[in-house]
Amino acid sequence: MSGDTKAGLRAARLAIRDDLSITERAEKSTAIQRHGLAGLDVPPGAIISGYYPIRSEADIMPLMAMLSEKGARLCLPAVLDRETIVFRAYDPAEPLVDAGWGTMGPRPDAPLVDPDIILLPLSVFDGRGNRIGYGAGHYDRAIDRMRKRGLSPRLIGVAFACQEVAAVPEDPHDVPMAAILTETGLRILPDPN
Ligand SMILES: Nc1nc2c(c(=O)[nH]1)N(C=O)[C@@H](CNc1ccc(C(=O)N[C@@H](CCC(=O)O)C(=O)O)cc1)CN2
Ligand SMILES: Nc1ncnc2c1ncn2[C@@H]1O[C@H](COP(=O)(O)OP(=O)(O)OP(=O)(O)O)[C@@H](O)[C@H]1O
Repeated sequence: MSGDTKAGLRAARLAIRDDLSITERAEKSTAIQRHGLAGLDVPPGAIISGYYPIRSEADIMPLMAMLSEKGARLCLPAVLDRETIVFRAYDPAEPLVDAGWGTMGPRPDAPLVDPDIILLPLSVFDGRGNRIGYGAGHYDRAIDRMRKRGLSPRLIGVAFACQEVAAVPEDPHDVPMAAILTETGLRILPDPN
């Protein structure tokens, strides 16, 4: 059934997310910020990647600013080409520039960093920590490159609860998430290993 493929699930859940009203999205984003601030364990100096919201994504920019005030170092992804994103150090006091594919990020001369924690924008997720993004494989590849260098960033998905499905089809390249942050709370997932 095409509805159960990654592409079918992505289209269906993005349509549901797009249908949230501006007010609903703002209220849910505020709840996500609250749960994130209360629940995320951020060691001093840890580097956290967030994202500048596009389309109908949850807005976590205020959460990032609050985490920065608590001592986190921030970064944002930038699209280099069809296959590659990198993470640029982000100072909330600095203006953002075009970072590709409709996103905003730090200036190209900002230092490249390896995040300890990645807040991942999701299209679809399941209760086992499997995820679907926009289908470009940008995060999949960036995470894979880090793991090949011996790094294992903590992956925390960010989504609205209406984006959850019973099961996301698993591909060999998929790395499961450690937790999922929605307006209903921060759900820590069991380690699959
Ligand atoms: N806010 C945000 N920033 C992000 C991502 C994201 O999902 N959300 N990324 C996640 O990887 C990376 C950028 N990759 C992206 C991949 C696809 C699309 C997108 O909107 N795709 C359209 C088609 C785009 C086109 O061809 O014009 C689509 O899916 O319909 C956006 C960003 C890094 N930054
Ligand atoms: N580690 C990897 N190395 C090379 N190609 C990859 C890797 N991970 C994913 N891809 C490719 O990227 C494409 C998109 O993968 P997938 O459908 O899992 O996207 P997604 O989870 O929506 O993407 P994203 O990681 O950007 O959120 C696929 O063609 C897949 O083969």
